[in-house]
Amino acid sequence: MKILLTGKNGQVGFELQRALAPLGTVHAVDSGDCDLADEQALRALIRASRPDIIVNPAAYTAVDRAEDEAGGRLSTAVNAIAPGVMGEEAARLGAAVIHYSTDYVFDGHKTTPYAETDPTAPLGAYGRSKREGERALMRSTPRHLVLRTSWVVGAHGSNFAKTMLRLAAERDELRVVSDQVGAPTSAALIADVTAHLVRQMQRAGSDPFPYGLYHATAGGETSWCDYARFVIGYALRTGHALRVTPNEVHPISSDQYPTAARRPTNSRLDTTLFRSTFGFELPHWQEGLGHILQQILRTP
Ligand SMILES: NC(=O)C1=CN([C@@H]2O[C@H](COP(=O)(O)OP(=O)(O)OC[C@H]3O[C@@H](n4cnc5c(N)ncnc54)[C@H](OP(=O)(O)O)[C@@H]3O)[C@@H](O)[C@H]2O)C=CC1
Ligand SMILES: Cc1cn([C@H]2C[C@H](O)[C@@H](COP(=O)(O)OP(=O)(O)O[C@H]3O[C@@H](C)C(=O)[C@@H](O)[C@H]3O)O2)c(=O)[nH]c1=O
Ligand SMILES: [Mg+2]
Repeated sequence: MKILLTGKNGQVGFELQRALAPLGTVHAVDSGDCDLADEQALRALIRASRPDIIVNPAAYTAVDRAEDEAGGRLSTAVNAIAPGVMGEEAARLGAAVIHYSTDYVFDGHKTTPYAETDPTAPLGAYGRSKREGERALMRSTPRHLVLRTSWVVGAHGSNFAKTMLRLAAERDELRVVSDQVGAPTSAALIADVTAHLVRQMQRAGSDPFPYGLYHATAGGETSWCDYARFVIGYALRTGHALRVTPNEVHPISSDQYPTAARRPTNSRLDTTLFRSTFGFELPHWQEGLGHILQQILRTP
């Protein structure tokens, strides 16, 4: 089995290199090997590589920068257009595509967790580009798996937990929004879920496989503020010096933290369909986080 993996140095891509290695020959690329904004280069890569499965965690993930002109162009090319190109090329080869999307395709106005059937209504350019990418891939080939996840955190790459640890070492107090709720999801969990799906695909062979769009996040929920407190509390308990204690992380409303892109207040995704279809348990968000924080805090 040949697997083409994009974004190998991103949070999820890095973990996928490890998780996919036992399942076949992995051809892992980064933006230096192939710029996904270059459609012809992307087509050439796939035609030369001839994969059985394309796994695509590469994305333009700078949510605020996506609002300006250059960021908007890039997020459109990488997030909205490239997934459709992958789908077209995969269809020609008889390959499948596993792709990732986000809670930011929703506006967050719903009061309960979002199901796959709920209408999307992104608040910003990043969310719009991700929604277009889902659609382009789903139109281009029936052999797609789109996994919508949220608040990704890994030891490798940048994320909110690392930002909080850095700020808590520099400042005397932090102000963090408490009216946006979701589930921090570890990059390793997403990679493990993906490997499990690839194995199920391999086992299915030419039998039908439940391709489609699924919500896959860690269990439980929290706000960015309580998440920051958890991260800082963990670091202090394990003997790391910070200037801020969890009590000095002050809850604020989204209005008090203006950003170029608005974020959904409700980022919760309902994972019932994913769990019942694939028989995979999704552990509570705090479970994956301890291990990641240990790794982050070990690195000077
Ligand atoms: N981060 C999060 O909180 C969330 C992420 N997601 C989705 O999950 C997936 C994985 O995200 P995550 O691992 O956090 O993302 P990262 O930002 O950590 O990594 C993205 C990777 O994409 C690559 N990339 C960006 N632009 C290009 C380009 N033009 N050509 C080739 N490669 C490019 C980057 O490579 P390079 O560094 O070389 O530019 C980088 O390695 C994405 O689809 C994202 O939308 C969903 C929900 C939450
Ligand atoms: C740094 C900081 C952020 N915040 C707020 C801003 C924002 O509402 C929230 C999270 O901040 P970030 O900018 O780190 O998170 P953001 O980049 O919006 O994270 C998102 O990334 C994309 C790729 C996704 O797909 C989403 O699932 C989600 O993980 O915290 C504070 O309130 N105080 C602070 O000091
Ligand atoms: Mg960010």
